[in-house]
Amino acid sequence: MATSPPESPAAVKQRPMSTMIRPTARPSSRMSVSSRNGGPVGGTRYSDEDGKTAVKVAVRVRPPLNSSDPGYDLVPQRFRGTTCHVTSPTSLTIESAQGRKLFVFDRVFAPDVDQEGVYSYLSESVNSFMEGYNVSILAYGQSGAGKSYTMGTTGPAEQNDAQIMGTYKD
Ligand SMILES: Nc1ncnc2c1ncn2[C@@H]1O[C@H](COP(=O)(O)OP(=O)(O)OP(=O)(O)O)[C@@H](O)[C@H]1O
Repeated sequence: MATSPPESPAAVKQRPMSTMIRPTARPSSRMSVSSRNGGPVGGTRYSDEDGKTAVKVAVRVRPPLNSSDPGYDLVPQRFRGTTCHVTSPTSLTIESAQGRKLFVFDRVFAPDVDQEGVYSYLSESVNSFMEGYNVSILAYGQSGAGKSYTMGTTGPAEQNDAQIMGTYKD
């Protein structure tokens, strides 16, 4: 039996720009610039300010683990001398024996950014979802990187709150 497709949300007059414009090519914001001699690193031009895209990549840099912390043994030996530095709200550098590399993303959250800080970046997407648009928020990373913590499903007691990531509040 044929059925008609569901109607668009009645309350919404205009589709948010972020869901309309698709990038035609992979933006260079995902590229890195390396510097083997510890000299100045270059930059790229793309960031949140440059325009709206349908897909955004944000990186949350978690506080470093001490060797006595649970999960430290999951960090591969070859990465233990590698450090990560947040250099701006849209970039970070990775320093290792191989040199220094700069990575630029749509947003980078430094270790001192809390759940509320992360949520404030996501709230526009959550609001679009509440208006009836298709929205996916994915947490990606190696084991122990903080996916569950960031999504509000594990971690300290205050995360077991009805306002996890602010969704209930809004
Ligand atoms: N930003 C953070 N600040 C403080 N602690 C954090 C942060 N992110 C993660 N942690 C802590 O690090 C540990 C591992 O985090 P979490 O369980 O979220 O990792 P995960 O990526 O979900 O791992 P897995 O894929 O193995 O499930 C937890 O004890 C968590 O509380």
